[in-house]
Amino acid sequence: MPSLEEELFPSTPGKFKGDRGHNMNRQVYRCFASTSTMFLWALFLIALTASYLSFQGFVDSGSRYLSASWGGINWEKQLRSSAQIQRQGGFSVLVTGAAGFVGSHVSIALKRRGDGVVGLDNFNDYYDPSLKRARKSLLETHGVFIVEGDVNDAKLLAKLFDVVAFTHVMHLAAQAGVRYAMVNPHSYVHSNIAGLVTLLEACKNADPQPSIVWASSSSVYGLNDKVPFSEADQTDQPASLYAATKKAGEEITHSYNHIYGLSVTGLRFFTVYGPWGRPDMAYFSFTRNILQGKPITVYRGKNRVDLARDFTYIDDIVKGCLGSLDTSGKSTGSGGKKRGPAPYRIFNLGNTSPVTVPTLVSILERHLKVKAKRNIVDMPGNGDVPFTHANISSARREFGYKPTTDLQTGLKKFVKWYLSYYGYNHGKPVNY
Ligand SMILES: O=C(O)[C@H]1O[C@H](OP(=O)(O)OP(=O)(O)OC[C@H]2O[C@@H](n3ccc(=O)[nH]c3=O)[C@H](O)[C@@H]2O)[C@H](O)[C@@H](O)[C@H]1O
Repeated sequence: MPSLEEELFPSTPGKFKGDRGHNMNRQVYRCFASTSTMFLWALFLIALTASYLSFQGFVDSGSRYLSASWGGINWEKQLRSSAQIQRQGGFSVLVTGAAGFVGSHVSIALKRRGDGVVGLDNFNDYYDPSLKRARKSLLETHGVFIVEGDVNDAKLLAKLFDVVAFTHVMHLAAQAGVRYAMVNPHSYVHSNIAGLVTLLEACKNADPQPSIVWASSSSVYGLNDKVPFSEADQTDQPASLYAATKKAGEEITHSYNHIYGLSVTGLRFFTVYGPWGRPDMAYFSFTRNILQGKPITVYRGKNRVDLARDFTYIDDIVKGCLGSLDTSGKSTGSGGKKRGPAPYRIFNLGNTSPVTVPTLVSILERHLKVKAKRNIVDMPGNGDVPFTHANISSARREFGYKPTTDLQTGLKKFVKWYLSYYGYNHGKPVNY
Protein backbone atom coordinates (compact mmCIF):
# COMPACT_ATOMS: atom_id res chain seq x y z
CA MET A 1 0.00 0.00 0.00
CA PRO A 2 1.50 3.34 -0.89
CA SER A 3 1.69 5.86 1.92
CA LEU A 4 -0.25 9.07 1.69
CA GLU A 5 3.04 10.82 1.04
CA GLU A 6 3.73 8.49 -1.83
CA GLU A 7 0.28 8.98 -3.20
CA LEU A 8 0.68 12.72 -3.09
CA PHE A 9 4.30 12.60 -4.27
CA PRO A 10 4.71 9.37 -6.26
CA SER A 11 8.39 8.54 -6.85
CA THR A 12 9.48 9.14 -10.33
CA PRO A 13 10.93 5.82 -11.65
CA GLY A 14 14.65 5.99 -11.99
CA LYS A 15 15.09 9.30 -10.28
CA PHE A 16 14.88 8.74 -6.52
CA LYS A 17 13.86 5.08 -6.21
CA GLY A 18 16.95 3.02 -5.36
CA ASP A 19 19.20 5.95 -6.04
CA ARG A 20 21.48 5.42 -3.03
CA GLY A 21 23.86 8.12 -4.08
CA HIS A 22 21.26 10.75 -3.42
CA ASN A 23 20.38 10.01 0.20
CA MET A 24 20.87 13.57 1.20
CA ASN A 25 18.62 14.73 -1.55
CA ARG A 26 16.12 12.12 -0.55
CA GLN A 27 16.05 13.37 3.06
CA VAL A 28 15.64 16.90 1.93
CA TYR A 29 12.93 15.71 -0.40
CA ARG A 30 11.17 13.80 2.42
CA CYS A 31 11.31 16.81 4.67
CA PHE A 32 10.07 18.97 1.82
CA ALA A 33 7.44 16.39 0.94
CA SER A 34 6.03 16.16 4.47
CA THR A 35 5.95 19.96 4.79
CA SER A 36 4.33 20.11 1.41
CA THR A 37 1.86 17.43 2.42
CA MET A 38 0.86 19.45 5.45
CA PHE A 39 0.66 22.54 3.32
CA LEU A 40 -1.49 20.76 0.77
CA TRP A 41 -3.74 19.37 3.50
CA ALA A 42 -4.11 22.82 4.97
CA LEU A 43 -4.95 24.19 1.55
CA PHE A 44 -7.41 21.37 1.00
CA LEU A 45 -9.12 22.04 4.34
CA ILE A 46 -9.28 25.77 3.70
CA ALA A 47 -10.77 25.14 0.26
CA LEU A 48 -13.26 22.67 1.75
CA THR A 49 -14.29 25.13 4.45
CA ALA A 50 -14.57 27.97 1.96
CA SER A 51 -16.70 25.97 -0.43
CA TYR A 52 -18.88 24.78 2.48
CA LEU A 53 -19.36 28.33 3.69
CA SER A 54 -20.17 29.70 0.26
CA PHE A 55 -22.54 26.77 -0.29
CA GLN A 56 -24.18 27.57 3.04
CA GLY A 57 -24.38 31.22 2.13
CA PHE A 58 -26.09 30.34 -1.11
CA VAL A 59 -28.36 27.52 0.00
CA ASP A 60 -29.05 28.23 3.64
CA SER A 61 -30.92 31.45 3.44
CA GLY A 62 -30.67 31.77 7.18
CA SER A 63 -26.91 31.87 7.08
CA ARG A 64 -25.25 34.63 9.01
CA TYR A 65 -23.49 35.61 5.79
CA LEU A 66 -26.78 36.87 4.43
CA SER A 67 -27.83 38.44 7.66
CA ALA A 68 -24.67 40.02 8.99
CA SER A 69 -26.00 43.57 9.04
CA TRP A 70 -29.16 43.17 11.07
CA GLY A 71 -30.25 42.50 14.63
CA GLY A 72 -29.85 44.09 18.04
CA ILE A 73 -32.02 46.20 20.31
CA ASN A 74 -31.32 49.40 18.44
CA TRP A 75 -32.15 47.79 15.13
CA GLU A 76 -35.47 46.48 16.47
CA LYS A 77 -36.27 49.93 17.83
CA GLN A 78 -35.72 51.45 14.39
CA LEU A 79 -37.98 48.80 12.85
CA ARG A 80 -40.81 49.47 15.29
CA SER A 81 -40.56 53.19 14.92
CA SER A 82 -40.59 52.99 11.10
CA ALA A 83 -43.56 50.58 11.18
CA GLN A 84 -45.59 52.84 13.48
CA ILE A 85 -49.07 53.51 12.05
CA GLN A 86 -50.06 57.19 12.16
CA ARG A 87 -53.63 57.12 10.89
CA GLN A 88 -56.91 55.48 11.85
CA GLY A 89 -57.23 52.10 10.13
CA GLY A 90 -53.72 52.42 8.67
CA PHE A 91 -51.40 49.60 7.62
CA SER A 92 -47.95 48.50 8.55
CA VAL A 93 -46.30 47.50 5.30
CA LEU A 94 -43.11 45.62 4.56
CA VAL A 95 -41.87 46.99 1.24
CA THR A 96 -39.29 44.74 -0.43
CA GLY A 97 -37.09 46.46 -3.00
CA ALA A 98 -37.64 49.71 -1.10
CA ALA A 99 -34.43 51.27 -2.45
CA GLY A 100 -35.59 50.48 -5.99
CA PHE A 101 -37.45 52.77 -8.36
CA VAL A 102 -41.06 51.79 -7.66
CA GLY A 103 -40.30 50.69 -4.09
CA SER A 104 -38.94 54.06 -3.03
CA HIS A 105 -41.90 55.97 -4.48
CA VAL A 106 -44.46 53.61 -2.92
CA SER A 107 -42.72 53.71 0.47
CA ILE A 108 -42.81 57.51 0.57
CA ALA A 109 -46.47 57.63 -0.53
CA LEU A 110 -47.47 55.14 2.17
CA LYS A 111 -45.55 56.97 4.87
CA ARG A 112 -47.00 60.32 3.79
CA ARG A 113 -50.54 59.12 4.28
CA GLY A 114 -49.77 57.72 7.75
CA ASP A 115 -49.02 54.06 7.16
CA GLY A 116 -46.09 52.36 8.84
CA VAL A 117 -43.38 51.25 6.42
CA VAL A 118 -40.31 49.07 6.78
CA GLY A 119 -38.14 48.69 3.70
CA LEU A 120 -35.99 45.74 2.70
CA ASP A 121 -33.36 45.87 -0.03
CA ASN A 122 -30.15 44.03 -0.87
CA PHE A 123 -28.58 47.01 -2.70
CA ASN A 124 -27.19 44.77 -5.43
CA ASP A 125 -25.13 46.24 -8.24
CA TYR A 126 -27.34 45.37 -11.23
CA TYR A 127 -27.28 49.13 -11.74
CA ASP A 128 -25.37 51.89 -9.97
CA PRO A 129 -25.92 51.21 -6.24
CA SER A 130 -25.18 54.86 -5.43
CA LEU A 131 -28.60 55.72 -6.87
CA LYS A 132 -30.15 53.18 -4.50
CA ARG A 133 -28.21 54.73 -1.60
CA ALA A 134 -29.49 58.17 -2.59
CA ARG A 135 -33.06 56.86 -2.62
CA LYS A 136 -32.40 55.35 0.81
CA SER A 137 -31.29 58.73 2.13
CA LEU A 138 -34.43 60.28 0.70
CA LEU A 139 -36.56 57.65 2.44
CA GLU A 140 -34.79 58.31 5.72
CA THR A 141 -35.85 61.93 5.57
CA HIS A 142 -39.42 60.63 5.38
CA GLY A 143 -38.90 58.34 8.37
CA VAL A 144 -38.65 55.09 6.43
CA PHE A 145 -36.04 52.65 7.68
CA ILE A 146 -34.56 50.24 5.13
CA VAL A 147 -33.16 46.94 6.32
CA GLU A 148 -30.21 45.83 4.23
CA GLY A 149 -30.90 42.20 3.39
CA ASP A 150 -32.09 39.73 0.81
CA VAL A 151 -35.54 38.22 0.31
CA ASN A 152 -33.77 34.86 0.22
CA ASP A 153 -32.78 35.28 3.86
CA ALA A 154 -35.48 33.27 5.66
CA LYS A 155 -34.10 34.02 9.12
CA LEU A 156 -34.15 37.73 8.51
CA LEU A 157 -37.73 37.58 7.20
CA ALA A 158 -38.84 35.56 10.23
CA LYS A 159 -37.21 38.13 12.49
CA LEU A 160 -38.93 41.01 10.71
CA PHE A 161 -42.33 39.36 11.20
CA ASP A 162 -41.37 38.62 14.78
CA VAL A 163 -40.71 42.26 15.54
CA VAL A 164 -43.54 43.80 13.48
CA ALA A 165 -47.03 42.36 12.83
CA PHE A 166 -47.12 43.53 9.22
CA THR A 167 -50.64 43.87 7.83
CA HIS A 168 -49.35 43.99 4.24
CA VAL A 169 -46.34 43.10 2.16
CA MET A 170 -45.61 45.12 -0.96
CA HIS A 171 -43.20 42.83 -2.76
CA LEU A 172 -41.24 44.81 -5.35
CA ALA A 173 -37.78 43.26 -4.98
CA ALA A 174 -36.90 41.47 -8.21
CA GLN A 175 -34.31 41.02 -10.89
CA ALA A 176 -35.69 43.42 -13.49
CA GLY A 177 -34.77 43.98 -17.12
CA VAL A 178 -35.81 41.96 -20.13
CA ARG A 179 -32.57 41.69 -22.10
CA TYR A 180 -30.18 41.16 -19.13
CA ALA A 181 -31.74 37.71 -18.66
CA MET A 182 -29.51 36.48 -21.49
CA VAL A 183 -26.44 37.70 -19.62
CA ASN A 184 -27.27 36.47 -16.13
CA PRO A 185 -30.17 34.00 -16.22
CA HIS A 186 -29.58 32.65 -12.71
CA SER A 187 -30.12 36.00 -11.04
CA TYR A 188 -33.74 35.87 -12.30
CA VAL A 189 -34.28 32.44 -10.79
CA HIS A 190 -32.58 33.51 -7.57
CA SER A 191 -34.63 36.67 -7.02
CA ASN A 192 -37.88 36.15 -8.90
CA ILE A 193 -38.45 32.49 -8.08
CA ALA A 194 -36.40 31.43 -5.03
CA GLY A 195 -36.71 34.83 -3.34
CA LEU A 196 -40.45 34.92 -3.97
CA VAL A 197 -40.94 31.47 -2.43
CA THR A 198 -38.85 32.38 0.61
CA LEU A 199 -40.96 35.48 1.09
CA LEU A 200 -44.23 33.56 0.67
CA GLU A 201 -43.05 31.00 3.22
CA ALA A 202 -42.44 33.79 5.72
CA CYS A 203 -45.86 35.31 5.00
CA LYS A 204 -47.60 31.96 5.28
CA ASN A 205 -45.96 31.28 8.66
CA ALA A 206 -46.69 34.74 10.04
CA ASP A 207 -49.48 35.16 12.52
CA PRO A 208 -51.39 37.19 11.50
CA GLN A 209 -50.69 36.53 7.85
CA PRO A 210 -50.22 39.74 5.83
CA SER A 211 -51.96 40.48 2.53
CA ILE A 212 -49.51 40.47 -0.36
CA VAL A 213 -49.35 42.82 -3.32
CA TRP A 214 -46.47 42.13 -5.69
CA ALA A 215 -44.97 43.23 -9.00
CA SER A 216 -45.68 41.01 -11.95
CA SER A 217 -45.09 42.42 -15.42
CA SER A 218 -46.65 43.34 -18.75
CA SER A 219 -44.04 41.04 -20.25
CA VAL A 220 -46.19 38.00 -19.32
CA TYR A 221 -48.31 38.84 -22.41
CA GLY A 222 -45.24 37.88 -24.43
CA LEU A 223 -45.94 37.35 -28.08
CA ASN A 224 -49.73 37.86 -27.80
CA ASP A 225 -51.11 40.01 -30.61
CA LYS A 226 -54.65 40.63 -29.38
CA VAL A 227 -54.78 44.23 -28.13
CA PRO A 228 -55.28 45.75 -25.68
CA PHE A 229 -53.86 43.13 -23.31
CA SER A 230 -56.46 42.00 -20.83
CA GLU A 231 -56.00 40.00 -17.62
CA ALA A 232 -58.30 37.30 -19.02
CA ASP A 233 -55.99 36.68 -22.00
CA GLN A 234 -53.78 33.61 -22.09
CA THR A 235 -50.20 34.29 -21.02
CA ASP A 236 -48.30 31.24 -22.15
CA GLN A 237 -45.90 32.67 -24.74
CA PRO A 238 -43.19 34.48 -22.75
CA ALA A 239 -40.48 35.99 -24.96
CA SER A 240 -37.82 36.24 -22.24
CA LEU A 241 -36.68 34.44 -19.12
CA TYR A 242 -37.64 37.59 -17.20
CA ALA A 243 -41.23 37.20 -18.45
CA ALA A 244 -41.16 33.47 -17.71
CA THR A 245 -40.11 34.08 -14.08
CA LYS A 246 -42.86 36.68 -13.63
CA LYS A 247 -45.41 34.29 -15.10
CA ALA A 248 -44.08 31.57 -12.80
CA GLY A 249 -44.53 34.01 -9.92
CA GLU A 250 -48.20 34.34 -10.77
CA GLU A 251 -48.60 30.55 -10.62
CA ILE A 252 -46.54 30.24 -7.44
CA THR A 253 -48.52 32.93 -5.63
CA HIS A 254 -51.72 31.24 -6.75
CA SER A 255 -50.67 28.00 -5.06
CA TYR A 256 -49.92 29.84 -1.80
CA ASN A 257 -53.28 31.56 -2.00
CA HIS A 258 -54.98 28.21 -2.58
CA ILE A 259 -53.16 26.18 0.07
CA TYR A 260 -52.52 28.70 2.84
CA GLY A 261 -55.24 31.32 2.42
CA LEU A 262 -52.84 34.15 1.60
CA SER A 263 -54.46 37.20 0.02
CA VAL A 264 -52.51 37.89 -3.17
CA THR A 265 -52.66 40.68 -5.72
CA GLY A 266 -50.29 40.62 -8.72
CA LEU A 267 -49.76 43.88 -10.60
CA ARG A 268 -48.68 43.75 -14.22
CA PHE A 269 -46.66 46.96 -14.56
CA PHE A 270 -46.28 48.42 -18.06
CA THR A 271 -42.82 49.98 -18.65
CA VAL A 272 -42.78 52.31 -15.65
CA TYR A 273 -40.75 55.53 -15.99
CA GLY A 274 -40.12 58.76 -14.10
CA PRO A 275 -37.84 60.59 -11.64
CA TRP A 276 -35.52 58.34 -9.63
CA GLY A 277 -35.98 55.70 -12.36
CA ARG A 278 -33.88 52.74 -13.41
CA PRO A 279 -30.71 53.57 -15.40
CA ASP A 280 -30.96 50.32 -17.35
CA MET A 281 -34.21 51.36 -19.02
CA ALA A 282 -34.27 52.91 -22.49
CA TYR A 283 -35.65 56.37 -21.61
CA PHE A 284 -32.94 56.72 -18.93
CA SER A 285 -29.95 55.48 -20.93
CA PHE A 286 -31.13 57.45 -24.00
CA THR A 287 -31.16 60.63 -21.89
CA ARG A 288 -27.65 59.95 -20.62
CA ASN A 289 -26.27 59.27 -24.10
CA ILE A 290 -28.03 62.21 -25.76
CA LEU A 291 -26.60 64.59 -23.14
CA GLN A 292 -23.13 63.10 -23.57
CA GLY A 293 -23.33 63.32 -27.36
CA LYS A 294 -23.15 59.55 -27.70
CA PRO A 295 -25.27 57.56 -30.18
CA ILE A 296 -28.35 55.66 -29.05
CA THR A 297 -29.49 52.35 -30.48
CA VAL A 298 -33.14 52.33 -31.47
CA TYR A 299 -34.55 48.90 -32.14
CA ARG A 300 -37.00 48.40 -34.97
CA GLY A 301 -39.45 45.51 -35.35
CA LYS A 302 -40.14 43.15 -38.23
CA ASN A 303 -41.00 44.79 -41.59
CA ARG A 304 -39.54 48.08 -40.33
CA VAL A 305 -42.41 48.56 -37.88
CA ASP A 306 -41.54 50.73 -34.89
CA LEU A 307 -41.61 49.15 -31.44
CA ALA A 308 -44.14 50.62 -29.04
CA ARG A 309 -44.66 50.58 -25.28
CA ASP A 310 -47.53 51.56 -23.00
CA PHE A 311 -45.14 53.75 -20.96
CA THR A 312 -46.67 54.41 -17.53
CA TYR A 313 -45.70 57.27 -15.25
CA ILE A 314 -44.54 56.41 -11.74
CA ASP A 315 -47.17 58.51 -9.92
CA ASP A 316 -49.94 56.60 -11.69
CA ILE A 317 -48.29 53.31 -10.74
CA VAL A 318 -48.04 54.45 -7.10
CA LYS A 319 -51.78 55.22 -7.08
CA GLY A 320 -52.40 51.74 -8.47
CA CYS A 321 -50.21 50.15 -5.78
CA LEU A 322 -51.99 52.01 -2.97
CA GLY A 323 -55.39 51.21 -4.45
CA SER A 324 -54.44 47.53 -4.57
CA LEU A 325 -53.29 47.55 -0.96
CA ASP A 326 -56.49 49.30 0.14
CA THR A 327 -58.73 46.72 -1.53
CA SER A 328 -56.59 43.61 -1.05
CA GLY A 329 -58.82 41.87 1.51
CA LYS A 330 -57.43 39.81 4.33
CA SER A 331 -55.46 36.59 4.34
CA THR A 332 -57.45 33.93 6.14
CA GLY A 333 -54.79 31.57 7.43
CA SER A 334 -52.56 31.70 10.45
CA GLY A 335 -49.40 29.89 11.41
CA GLY A 336 -49.35 28.07 8.08
CA LYS A 337 -52.99 26.85 8.18
CA LYS A 338 -55.70 28.01 5.82
CA ARG A 339 -58.99 28.98 7.44
CA GLY A 340 -60.97 29.88 4.34
CA PRO A 341 -60.66 31.23 0.81
CA ALA A 342 -58.74 34.48 0.34
CA PRO A 343 -58.70 36.90 -2.61
CA TYR A 344 -56.42 36.18 -5.54
CA ARG A 345 -56.30 39.06 -8.02
CA ILE A 346 -54.28 40.21 -11.01
CA PHE A 347 -54.42 43.71 -12.49
CA ASN A 348 -52.85 45.51 -15.42
CA LEU A 349 -51.35 48.84 -14.42
CA GLY A 350 -50.65 50.57 -17.72
CA ASN A 351 -51.35 53.88 -19.37
CA THR A 352 -53.62 52.60 -22.19
CA SER A 353 -51.88 54.71 -24.86
CA PRO A 354 -48.82 53.09 -26.43
CA VAL A 355 -46.12 55.33 -27.89
CA THR A 356 -43.42 54.24 -30.35
CA VAL A 357 -39.77 54.27 -29.33
CA PRO A 358 -38.80 56.86 -32.02
CA THR A 359 -41.53 59.15 -30.62
CA LEU A 360 -40.09 58.67 -27.13
CA VAL A 361 -36.72 59.78 -28.51
CA SER A 362 -38.26 62.87 -30.18
CA ILE A 363 -39.90 63.90 -26.89
CA LEU A 364 -36.57 63.53 -25.08
CA GLU A 365 -34.82 65.60 -27.76
CA ARG A 366 -37.35 68.39 -27.24
CA HIS A 367 -37.03 68.37 -23.46
CA LEU A 368 -33.24 68.11 -23.52
CA LYS A 369 -32.88 70.57 -26.41
CA VAL A 370 -30.28 68.24 -27.91
CA LYS A 371 -30.56 66.17 -31.08
CA ALA A 372 -30.03 62.44 -30.62
CA LYS A 373 -27.61 60.46 -32.76
CA ARG A 374 -29.96 57.63 -33.69
CA ASN A 375 -28.56 54.29 -34.69
CA ILE A 376 -31.53 52.29 -35.96
CA VAL A 377 -31.09 48.53 -35.96
CA ASP A 378 -33.36 45.51 -36.31
CA MET A 379 -34.60 44.24 -32.97
CA PRO A 380 -32.23 41.49 -31.87
CA GLY A 381 -34.02 38.36 -30.70
CA ASN A 382 -33.10 38.88 -27.08
CA GLY A 383 -36.43 38.91 -25.28
CA ASP A 384 -38.11 42.06 -26.56
CA VAL A 385 -41.73 42.09 -27.66
CA PRO A 386 -42.93 44.39 -30.47
CA PHE A 387 -45.55 46.31 -28.45
CA THR A 388 -47.51 46.47 -25.21
CA HIS A 389 -50.95 47.98 -24.60
CA ALA A 390 -52.92 47.62 -21.36
CA ASN A 391 -56.61 47.21 -20.87
CA ILE A 392 -57.07 48.69 -17.38
CA SER A 393 -60.81 48.28 -16.89
CA SER A 394 -60.38 45.74 -14.04
CA ALA A 395 -58.20 48.07 -11.99
CA ARG A 396 -60.53 50.98 -12.76
CA ARG A 397 -63.53 48.99 -11.57
CA GLU A 398 -61.85 47.59 -8.43
CA PHE A 399 -60.08 50.67 -7.08
CA GLY A 400 -60.70 53.55 -9.48
CA TYR A 401 -57.31 53.33 -11.20
CA LYS A 402 -57.09 56.13 -13.74
CA PRO A 403 -53.69 57.15 -15.14
CA THR A 404 -53.43 60.88 -15.72
CA THR A 405 -49.90 61.53 -17.00
CA ASP A 406 -49.06 61.29 -20.69
CA LEU A 407 -45.54 60.51 -21.89
CA GLN A 408 -44.80 64.12 -22.87
CA THR A 409 -45.61 65.41 -19.37
CA GLY A 410 -44.00 62.49 -17.54
CA LEU A 411 -40.74 62.75 -19.46
CA LYS A 412 -40.60 66.47 -18.78
CA LYS A 413 -40.63 65.69 -15.06
CA PHE A 414 -38.07 62.95 -15.53
CA VAL A 415 -35.69 65.22 -17.47
CA LYS A 416 -36.01 67.91 -14.81
CA TRP A 417 -35.09 65.41 -12.13
CA TYR A 418 -32.26 63.95 -14.24
CA LEU A 419 -30.64 67.33 -14.87
CA SER A 420 -30.86 68.17 -11.21
CA TYR A 421 -29.67 64.81 -9.87
CA TYR A 422 -26.68 64.62 -12.19
CA GLY A 423 -25.76 68.25 -11.64
CA TYR A 424 -26.60 69.69 -15.07
CA ASN A 425 -28.43 72.61 -13.45
CA HIS A 426 -25.37 73.57 -11.38
CA GLY A 427 -26.93 72.77 -8.02
CA LYS A 428 -30.09 74.82 -8.43
CA PRO A 429 -33.00 73.15 -6.60
CA VAL A 430 -35.76 71.73 -8.75
CA ASN A 431 -39.44 70.88 -8.28
CA TYR A 432 -40.62 67.98 -10.35
O1 LIG B 1 -43.34 46.33 -18.67
C1 LIG B 1 -42.56 45.55 -18.17
O2 LIG B 1 -42.95 44.60 -17.50
C2 LIG B 1 -41.10 45.68 -18.39
O3 LIG B 1 -40.86 47.06 -18.72
C3 LIG B 1 -39.52 47.36 -18.99
O4 LIG B 1 -39.08 46.61 -20.12
P1 LIG B 1 -39.13 47.28 -21.56
O5 LIG B 1 -40.52 47.60 -21.96
O6 LIG B 1 -38.33 46.40 -22.44
O7 LIG B 1 -38.41 48.69 -21.28
P2 LIG B 1 -37.05 49.29 -21.82
O8 LIG B 1 -35.93 48.36 -21.55
O9 LIG B 1 -36.97 50.66 -21.30
O10 LIG B 1 -37.29 49.33 -23.38
C4 LIG B 1 -38.32 50.14 -23.92
C5 LIG B 1 -38.30 50.06 -25.42
O11 LIG B 1 -37.08 50.60 -25.91
C6 LIG B 1 -36.46 49.65 -26.78
N1 LIG B 1 -35.01 49.79 -26.64
C7 LIG B 1 -34.39 49.44 -25.49
C8 LIG B 1 -33.04 49.61 -25.33
C9 LIG B 1 -32.30 50.11 -26.41
O12 LIG B 1 -31.07 50.28 -26.34
N2 LIG B 1 -32.95 50.45 -27.54
C10 LIG B 1 -34.29 50.32 -27.69
O13 LIG B 1 -34.83 50.62 -28.75
C11 LIG B 1 -36.95 48.31 -26.36
O14 LIG B 1 -36.88 47.40 -27.44
C12 LIG B 1 -38.38 48.64 -25.95
O15 LIG B 1 -39.20 48.61 -27.08
C13 LIG B 1 -38.65 47.04 -17.80
O16 LIG B 1 -37.29 47.27 -18.12
C14 LIG B 1 -38.84 45.61 -17.35
O17 LIG B 1 -38.12 45.42 -16.16
C15 LIG B 1 -40.28 45.28 -17.16
O18 LIG B 1 -40.74 45.91 -16.00
